[in-house]
Order: sequence, then structure tokens, then C-alpha cells
Amino acid sequence: MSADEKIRLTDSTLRDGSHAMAHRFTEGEVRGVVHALDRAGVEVIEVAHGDGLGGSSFNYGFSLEDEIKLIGAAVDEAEQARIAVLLLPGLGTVEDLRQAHGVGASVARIATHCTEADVSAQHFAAARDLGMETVGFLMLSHRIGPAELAAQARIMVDAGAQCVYVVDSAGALVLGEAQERVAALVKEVGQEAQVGFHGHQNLSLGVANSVLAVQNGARQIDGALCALGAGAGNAPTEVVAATFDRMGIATGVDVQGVMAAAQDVVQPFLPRLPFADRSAITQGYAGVYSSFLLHAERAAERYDVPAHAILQKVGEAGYVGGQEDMIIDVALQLAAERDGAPAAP
Ligand SMILES: CC[C@H](O)CC(=O)C(=O)O
Ligand SMILES: [Mn+2]
Repeated sequence: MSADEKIRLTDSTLRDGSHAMAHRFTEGEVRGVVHALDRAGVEVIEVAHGDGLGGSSFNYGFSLEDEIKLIGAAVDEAEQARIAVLLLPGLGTVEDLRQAHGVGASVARIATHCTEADVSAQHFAAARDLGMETVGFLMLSHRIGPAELAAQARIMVDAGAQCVYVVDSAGALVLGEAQERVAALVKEVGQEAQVGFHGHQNLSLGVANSVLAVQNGARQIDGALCALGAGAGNAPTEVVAATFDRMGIATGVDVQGVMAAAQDVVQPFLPRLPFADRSAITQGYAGVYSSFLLHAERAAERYDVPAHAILQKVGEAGYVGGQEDMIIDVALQLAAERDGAPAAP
């Protein structure tokens, strides 16, 4: 990396953080966060339902406010930052992407399970037709090895992705495992596209993994203010910015500005601080999608079984995003075992 090459930070407080907020962001909160991040020089700010465009639903949780309205408000508030949206094919549609672009979103992040990059092709094509910058998101990247992951990144780049992220959705990658995956992607697609890293804090390794990602060629890194994100949260943007600055990794971000944004803008409206409690650690340990945390906590309360036990079983079963209903199934099985009834087949 040359000395003048900058690492681009994308802040996902207003998208991944939406999981931790049960999708209850108000327009005022969105405007406040965008204003602070924009003034601090963060180049890209992601705004959407936690599960991406079209996520507001019975299965994933209804948004308090219409997400297109929130995206428009973010665009209105930002002076230099570009607004990104996330889209999971099958949940969000090309029409959702058009609407987001219509109110000014200019970066399309298309997310698939790490083995299913091929379902992203038409969404990358649509985003490129709209003139949007394109980013691919390979979720639950711990589930496959570096070479297989690199092959999936190749599919995304061939479909039009300008950057592909190793997404540690479960916060399960432990140091070398993150670095090997980033290095494999850089080797496979690094001539044509950038590589990014999106870390979660379930094993408290989001920042360390982000440093290793940069040292292995990643050029885009995600974070969220106060770590506000699914599970134990994302790598905190303010800690990433401060750590990178101490290491001489240029981001163009004002460290004091993002620290103030976290403490003065985000902390006051947090329902709870993201924390590696037993459930969140289990997510990292057993490789469970971070956004399952609140679903598991609700099922735990309803069926009077521990959330960490539900998440352990969900990890053992290998469920992926979209299978939120199986959390109820697991809770019912645990309740039946507790009551001495035979488990359902
Ligand atoms: C449901 C989308 C998911 O939250 C995307 C993401 O941030 C991740 O997989 O970590
Ligand atoms: Mn995430």
C-alpha cells in the first residue's frame, strides 16, 4: 500500500445498527448521525432496514419509519458523504433499488450467503445501469474456506461488483481466519476490484480483524458508531479510526469527530450498549448470524428457555439468514426437552 493510499471507512450505524434498534430509527436520529459522520469526513454512510431494502416485514421486524424516506433524509443531510444501501436478493427487489437511487442513494451493496453469489447478478447489473457504485457482501464468510470464498468473489466481480467484502456476520473469524480470507480475495480479484472487510464484535475481534484485513490488502472497512450493530455489534467506527490513525493507516476521517459522534449523538438514544454477553459470545463461538440475537431473545422469553442455548443449537444446525422462523422451532424443541416431552422430528 502506498503512503498516499487511503482506506475507505463505511459507517453502518444506520443499517446494521438498525438490528440492535429493532428497526426503530426516527428521521431525527438518522439526520443527527449523518450530520456528525459527514462532518467527520466519513465517506460512505449506509442507511436501510437492518436486513436491507424491503426488510420491513413480519419475519424480520417492521421499521418505525419508511426506509426510502430515511434514505432521502440522509442524502439531504450529507454534504460530502455518499449514501449506501444494502440489498439481499429475494428480500429486496430491483424496484426497491430504483426507489433508493431515486432519492439519492449512490452505492449499492448486494449481499448473499457466502455460497450463493450467483443470485446477485441481476442486482449488480441493475445497479450499474443506474450508475451506482457496486459492492458485494459475502455473508457468513466463516462457513467456507478462503479458496471457495474467493471463487464466490470472482462470481460477484464478473457480475459487476467493484468491491467484494469478507463479511464476518457471526463475528466468528479468529484473526488468521480473517486474514486468509481477505488475502485469498485480493489474490483472486485484486486486479479488477477492491476487497473489503465487515467485522462483528461477538468475540471482540472486529477491530483486530479489520487491521489484519488492511494489512492483507483490504481497501474498504466497515464500522458502526458505539459498535451499534447486530450481535455484540460491529467494529466501532470510532475505535477503528483511532487505531488506524495510531498505526499510520490513512482514512481521511477526523478521529475526534467520530469519537464525538459516538458519544454525543449515538449513545444518548441507545436502548442498550452492544455487549458481548453470553448470547452474543455464543454467536461468535458457534458461528451464528448476528442478526438472530433479538429474535432468539424474544423466543427465549416466550418459551422460557435460555437465548444462548437457542443460539448454540442454531449454530449447530447451520441456519442462515432468512431462516429466522427456525429460531422458534429450536426454542420449542428446547422447551419440549425441558418438559420431558419427546422432541419434534
Ligand atoms: C441481514 C443482513 C446482514 O445483517 C448483513 C450483515 O451486516 C452481515 O451479514 O453481517
Ligand atoms: Mn453485519
